[in-house]
Amino acid sequence: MTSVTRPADRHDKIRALFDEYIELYAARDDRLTALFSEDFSGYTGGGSVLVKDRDEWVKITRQDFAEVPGRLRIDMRDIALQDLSEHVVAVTAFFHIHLPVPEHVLSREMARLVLIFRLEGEAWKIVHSGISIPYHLVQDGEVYPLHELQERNRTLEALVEERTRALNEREVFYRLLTEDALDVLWRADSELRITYISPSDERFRGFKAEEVVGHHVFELFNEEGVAIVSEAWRRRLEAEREGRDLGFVSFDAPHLCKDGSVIWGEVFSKAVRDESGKITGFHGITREITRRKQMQEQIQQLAFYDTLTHLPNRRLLSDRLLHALAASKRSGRHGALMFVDLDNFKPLNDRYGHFVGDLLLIEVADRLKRCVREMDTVARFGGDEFVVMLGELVKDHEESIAQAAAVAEKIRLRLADDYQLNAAREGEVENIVTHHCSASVGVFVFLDHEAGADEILKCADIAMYQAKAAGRNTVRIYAADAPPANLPGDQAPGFGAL
Ligand SMILES: Nc1nc2c(ncn2[C@@H]2O[C@H](COP(=O)(O)OP(=O)(O)OP(=O)(O)O)[C@@H](O)[C@H]2O)c(=O)[nH]1
Repeated sequence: MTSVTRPADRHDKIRALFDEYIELYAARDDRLTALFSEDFSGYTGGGSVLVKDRDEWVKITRQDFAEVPGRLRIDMRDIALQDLSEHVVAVTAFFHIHLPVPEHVLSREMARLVLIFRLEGEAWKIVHSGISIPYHLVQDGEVYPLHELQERNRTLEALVEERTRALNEREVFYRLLTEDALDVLWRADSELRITYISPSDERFRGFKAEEVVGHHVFELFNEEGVAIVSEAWRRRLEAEREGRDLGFVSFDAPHLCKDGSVIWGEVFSKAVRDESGKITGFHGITREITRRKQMQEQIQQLAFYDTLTHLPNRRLLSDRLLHALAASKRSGRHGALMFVDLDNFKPLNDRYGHFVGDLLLIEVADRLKRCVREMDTVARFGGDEFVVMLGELVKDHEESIAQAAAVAEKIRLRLADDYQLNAAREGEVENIVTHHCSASVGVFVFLDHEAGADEILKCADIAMYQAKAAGRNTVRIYAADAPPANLPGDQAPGFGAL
């Protein structure tokens, strides 16, 4: 018995059948053939040959499935249903067919499929199929343009092989970069949690990547390093607020190793942003610079410190004096500069040799440092001459002089204590010599002195010569009305061209 349905119900049913047909076709499922009527005709896609026999059509379908095994993807673009009568419905669909072969010609062509369904008894069967694809490349007997596809496949396979080789080479290069190179590549999320770190970190700090990923960036550094990174982070936030993109930010920071040691790394870091410009994370490179850092420190040490006593040298003193003058100008407080020259130092050298003289100079440097505050400067000016600079005294001139005089007196007394020096050469038994020596101290108290650093030094030196003239082991404060210094031109102290 035939049942006639309303057009809407009919269309729903046909649409479902059509979808089932497409699904079975895409899945290369042979059950598809059950949908064809015994009274079937159809045009194959490859040509304009009308097939009038169901069995022949099933054969062609199987040939198609055998030629292109594997699921297809049908990319449906448009579909329309049309009632030809209550029992006959035509479905016209437009779509792209994607074969399971990369870059095939079909995927670029629009296929048109017309299926005509007819109600046969209780079931809707496909009575006609007309597929239309511009199959100009199809060769004899083919359902699909497979020769063309095979040709294309060979070219693609060659291309894939070539690209795979290039990729492998790049992978080796990448491994070299990340594993063999000393540089450490890393990525972190916007909360500064590490999301990737290259294996070279194991060589750098001794940690395996899995021990680091998921941890906060701060855990890479020691306390000093955390402070440096925090400062870089603060600068980054400030720039973000002002709408500036800092690009690559670089800083040197001490990193913590697995064995507890500390090494220095130079970090280059850049923000990663989404399309809206929002920071989604960071990536960067860290390079070990411990050796470079040590050399910089050595150079710094050689340039600014005396090699024997490790006190600041004349150059660093000059710098500190300029700072002290600027500070005095800001605060209105006085500073003091003392010239300390050992008395009768030469005989020690003459009697026991320079080596013992050196020991005395080292001991003098140590005693001087212990006479002043951390913020003050003790420098070796040259030979047996030292300079002590006191900063941040008081605003009152007289009181500042009194303070400086008290420190100078302490220095004089401390340097006059006996020295126990080991005169034994290397390999010899201990030979302690007791030596007594003293120092002459000249003091000048300054307040943002208009005359500048050289003048201050000269005044302190004049006072020191007055102390020598007064019989040595003496402190003299420079007085503005002091008689002109008896210093030959080439003896006048100063920083010269430093
Ligand atoms: N051991 C040692 N001696 C040095 C060094 N630099 C300079 N001297 C010596 O220090 C002495 C300084 O000379 P003076 O200041 O004239 O000697 P002084 O005996 O202290 O004389 P007054 O200052 O007049 O009391 C010289 O003998 C220099 O050779 C050094 O680095 N090591």
